[in-house]
Amino acid sequence: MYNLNENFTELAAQIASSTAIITEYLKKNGLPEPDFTVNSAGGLPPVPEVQEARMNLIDATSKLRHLALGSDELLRTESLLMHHDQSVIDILNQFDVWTAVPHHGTASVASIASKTGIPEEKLRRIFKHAFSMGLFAETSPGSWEIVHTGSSSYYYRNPLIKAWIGHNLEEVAPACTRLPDALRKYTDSQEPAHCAAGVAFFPDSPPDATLFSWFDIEREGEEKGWRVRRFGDAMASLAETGSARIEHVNAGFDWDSLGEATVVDIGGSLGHASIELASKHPKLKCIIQDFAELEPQSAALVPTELKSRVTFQAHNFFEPQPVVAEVYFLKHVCHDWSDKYVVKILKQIVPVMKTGSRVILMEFIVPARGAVPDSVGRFISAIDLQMMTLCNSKERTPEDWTKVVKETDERFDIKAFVQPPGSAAGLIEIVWKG
Ligand SMILES: C[S@@+](CC[C@H](N)C(=O)[O-])C[C@H]1O[C@@H](n2cnc3c(N)ncnc32)[C@H](O)[C@@H]1O
Repeated sequence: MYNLNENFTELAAQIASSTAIITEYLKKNGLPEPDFTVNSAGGLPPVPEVQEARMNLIDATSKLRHLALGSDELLRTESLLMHHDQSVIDILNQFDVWTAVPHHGTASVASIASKTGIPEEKLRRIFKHAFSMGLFAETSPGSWEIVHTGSSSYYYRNPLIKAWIGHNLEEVAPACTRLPDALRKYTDSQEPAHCAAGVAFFPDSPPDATLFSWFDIEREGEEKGWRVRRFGDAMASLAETGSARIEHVNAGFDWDSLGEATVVDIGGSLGHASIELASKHPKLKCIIQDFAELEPQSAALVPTELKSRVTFQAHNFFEPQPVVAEVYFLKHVCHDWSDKYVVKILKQIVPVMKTGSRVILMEFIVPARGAVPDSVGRFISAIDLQMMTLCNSKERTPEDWTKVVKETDERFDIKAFVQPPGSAAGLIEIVWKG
């Protein structure tokens, strides 16, 4: 958290000490220091001492930058830079500049212009701003021979990033510009259409229309369902990274204690959670439930050896749950909905619950302010605003979760809130008392 009295010297000292912890660890373990080149490691080692120092470093450097900009400059500078930073990333993504430059080679700006269709003079100006963000570089200043930096080459390591950027910059960003209008017009409504995305994209729809129903509308000149599929890829991309890595699902609950059991992965998208659970816990069978459009992508993702234990079922979670299972798992589903609708989703499961069966939610559990490093707090507050913007929903504290679960049915007993180490999301174990 910002401490009003923190000053330049203290922040600089925090930066020096955190950097020293990291560089000493790297030296001791014979690892190279990160730099901006394409061959540099994509991240620092995932060991607690390094990650703690890294968080402190991120927090202190952003505060020191704030002070270095100065309070007379901060708002003027940020309100100019933010949207151009965003628009440059959007262009690099939409025009596939990522692959117009070979991963480990060079490309002239003229060749990139001809591959992408961006006029060369405009492309040079876009690149100048991209260079200032550490995305792409010239082999030497003024050569206009372009190479990748580590960050601009990320597409080659994780092509799904294109979907994550596309969803955020083509859908969320334009919706964000309408958030003030949504706040004025709909104040504290709980209806999904009464959000910024509703104002921006589906203003004449009924109040219960959602971003997902808008994704699915057939539009002239567009391939049906492409936005649903891109959203699926964006979620899969998130599941491959750091604190959102899907492996964290294993640490939040003793899955092997279930023995032979069925897990229904409600709103499971392509099924990365089911794949992870089935591959680490051989006695589990997983059924992914989501929109039918996702079935082919999901089938392509499930490894052959897991096909007998990981299956896909088209199911609308506002309709009665058709499967009797030991666990109903909902990962980042409830945060898409206001309380009124979370209650509706969970009520669909009640008729198939048996004594001892469980609902397990994997969701952000909003911590008390100041309880986590600033950068983690910022990530959670950004996701909370993402929910407000796209779905008129929210991220919840433990108290908020307890309230919505108990409102669904008093026979649900919240047994545990577990925050796996290094994971942004926690697991909430809810047992049916019967
Ligand atoms: C935020 S995503 C989470 C996906 C996945 N569980 C994860 O953690 O990556 C929400 C999911 O809910 C699905 N969804 C939305 N409305 C639905 C509905 N009415 N019935 C079934 N699935 C739905 C979406 O297609 C999407 O895959």
